[in-house]
Amino acid sequence: MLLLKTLLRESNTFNVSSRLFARNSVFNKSFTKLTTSGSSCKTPVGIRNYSMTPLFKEKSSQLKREMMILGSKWKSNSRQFSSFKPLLNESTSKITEEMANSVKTSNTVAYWLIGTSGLVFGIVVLGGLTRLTESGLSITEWKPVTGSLPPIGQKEWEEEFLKYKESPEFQQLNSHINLDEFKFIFFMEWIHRLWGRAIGVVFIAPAIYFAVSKRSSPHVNKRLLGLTSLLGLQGFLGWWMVKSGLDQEQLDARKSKPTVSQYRLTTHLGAAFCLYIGMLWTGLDILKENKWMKNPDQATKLFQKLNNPTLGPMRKIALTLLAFCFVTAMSGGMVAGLDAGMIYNTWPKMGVTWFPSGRELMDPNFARREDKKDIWWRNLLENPTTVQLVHRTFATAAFCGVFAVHMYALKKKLVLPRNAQMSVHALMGVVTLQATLGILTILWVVPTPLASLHQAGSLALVTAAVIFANQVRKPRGNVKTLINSGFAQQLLKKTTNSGSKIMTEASKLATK
Ligand code: HEM
Repeated sequence: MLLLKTLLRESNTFNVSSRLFARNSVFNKSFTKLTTSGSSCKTPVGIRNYSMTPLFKEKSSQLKREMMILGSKWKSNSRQFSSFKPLLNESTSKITEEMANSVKTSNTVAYWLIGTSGLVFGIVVLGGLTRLTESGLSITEWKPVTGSLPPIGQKEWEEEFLKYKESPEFQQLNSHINLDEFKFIFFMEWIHRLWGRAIGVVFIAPAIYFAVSKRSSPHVNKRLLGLTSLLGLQGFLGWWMVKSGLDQEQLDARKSKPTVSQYRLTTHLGAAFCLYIGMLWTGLDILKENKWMKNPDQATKLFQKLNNPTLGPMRKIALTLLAFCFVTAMSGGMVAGLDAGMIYNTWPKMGVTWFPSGRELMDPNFARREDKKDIWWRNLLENPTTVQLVHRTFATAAFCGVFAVHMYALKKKLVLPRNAQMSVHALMGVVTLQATLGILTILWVVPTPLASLHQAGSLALVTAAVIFANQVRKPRGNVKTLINSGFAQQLLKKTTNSGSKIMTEASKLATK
């Protein structure tokens, strides 16, 4: 409607046409008035009696008069209307096309983005496996290009092993391993790095192609640029993390055995989650918007549903849930980074009590400042006992949060779009599975397959939360306008058709 009005204003015809619309609604109003007062008489006899009343006679002759005036005015207006209609048609389709070009992105881009997010899912799980098999510190250099090839031949392998022998990990933890065992941990890390490079190629080359060939809209291009930067940063973060486990000075400062810093591990994990969420969200957005544009009728109905004020809080809740799942996953990263799953292998209690003692949770030994002012945050982020309790707390809150939202969604079933209902059920299922996996990981003292499944579960949970938040979101302003413009042409037709109908009705009534 908005678009149509703009178009009409543009072709200097707004006055004529808006009057046409206004008259149409005057006609509709008076007709409804007459019929609704008549419809209060439910039986045929009642209707006949009603039609005999002076009120009906007065109303119907008033309507006839209105219709005659309307009919004659319509006649002259419709002549003017038909003269500008081709112009209007032309500018409608031109503007619609221009707008479509600036908004629409090909479905191929969406499939590619979702596919690449699958590769990110895979690399996160592989990264977890690399950490769990303690393979992450086996490659002691960062060679983004030349490192793509593994050592070839005995000599090169020996050289590589020699470099590893100089690392703190070999000297303090792995001095017993032989070349074959080294080859295993090397390949774990090498595949992880190669997968990262592959994601870079699979993402960046098509992104450039889609942007240049205008298969992606400027809006999507901005996101692709953001994701490309995040991908580059991710590679750097990977090396920055590994460095913290290779550098003896840093290990001394942390008073740690040769492992990577939990802060850096969580930053690397967090960036991977952001990349995954960004790719998935953008892909889902494109598919959703294209579906709407293909079927504007259905889209308009959905927009009406999404405009329901009851869904306002649901939108905020969905985003909060997503943020909460993310934070819970990051607290899990801290547990993994500190190997904090190796202690307190009981659930729901931690040991024989519900909570460890205050002294253990806020151990002054973790404070590094003289005045011990950093005792709080150091314990929250560096004390394995406290870090595990934090993860348990976040996980419990995330589970309860999803449960509450699930209940709320069931209550608001009638206003919630069907797809969103399905995704909130999925969210409930995944969070239950994820909490169960977490509990089993604790109880069975972090066996590699279970810990890896638990990590994959956290991505599955984030996926369900992204889908849910994406489905309750309102459409972007210009997408909405574009979809409405799909009606512009139909509206033009309808205007002419309803004009002729009014004329016929008016002349029929006038001759009666
Ligand atoms: C319900 C939401 C939960 C989410 C989203 C979540 C997420 C995560 C993530 C992302 C990791 C890091 C995995 C890695 O980098 O290898 C992790 C680790 C861990 N989580 Fe959870 N978790 C949840 C619930 C739980 C629960 C209920 C428990 C047990 C009480 C638990 C226990 C653990 C343990 C022990 C680890 C360390 C495993 C390792 O060392 O690899 N988690 N969690």
